[in-house]
Amino acid sequence: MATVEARGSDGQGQGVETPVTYYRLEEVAKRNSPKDIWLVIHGRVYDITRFLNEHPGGEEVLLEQAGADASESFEDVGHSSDAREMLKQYYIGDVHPDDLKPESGRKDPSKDSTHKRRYHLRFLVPLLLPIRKQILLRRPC
Ligand code: HEM
Repeated sequence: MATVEARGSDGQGQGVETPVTYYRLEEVAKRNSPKDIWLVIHGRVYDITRFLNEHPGGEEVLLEQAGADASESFEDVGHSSDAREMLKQYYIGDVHPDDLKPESGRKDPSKDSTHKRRYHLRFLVPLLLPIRKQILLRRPC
């Protein structure tokens, strides 16, 4: 079910309260057919039903993402600023705060496995370098 709440600012520094509708991901997931298709991009919910057969990239890719979070695939394509501008006309609300996942840029680095791997390498590389030097020195010419 959707909840309507007032947001503190209109996003233009005017301080005007604008109502925002929050949707649970469970609700979004149900909108996954060509007759009723919603997507989540960066925490915002879009009803793209009327855009489906206008999408320059075709219907197929949108149907694959139907009812789900399409942020990653949207970014992977490298959509133009025109495409980002177009998003506004399909915006219907935000993902409910309880369902929000941290975006990749904001995630805790200590929980990131790549970060952990690099952290360990920082200690291993100085230890391994002298050993490699020894091996190279012992090699016959
Ligand atoms: C409502 C959301 C979306 C809008 C408004 C949108 C809009 C557009 C626009 C305007 C273009 C033309 C190229 C450009 O200006 O960037 C485009 C191309 C494309 N879009 Fe989307 N798009 C959306 C979602 C998606 C999603 C979720 C995918 C998933 C993979 C996708 C895949 C593509 C592909 C593959 C192309 C063709 C790129 C090419 O030919 O180089 N789009 N889209």
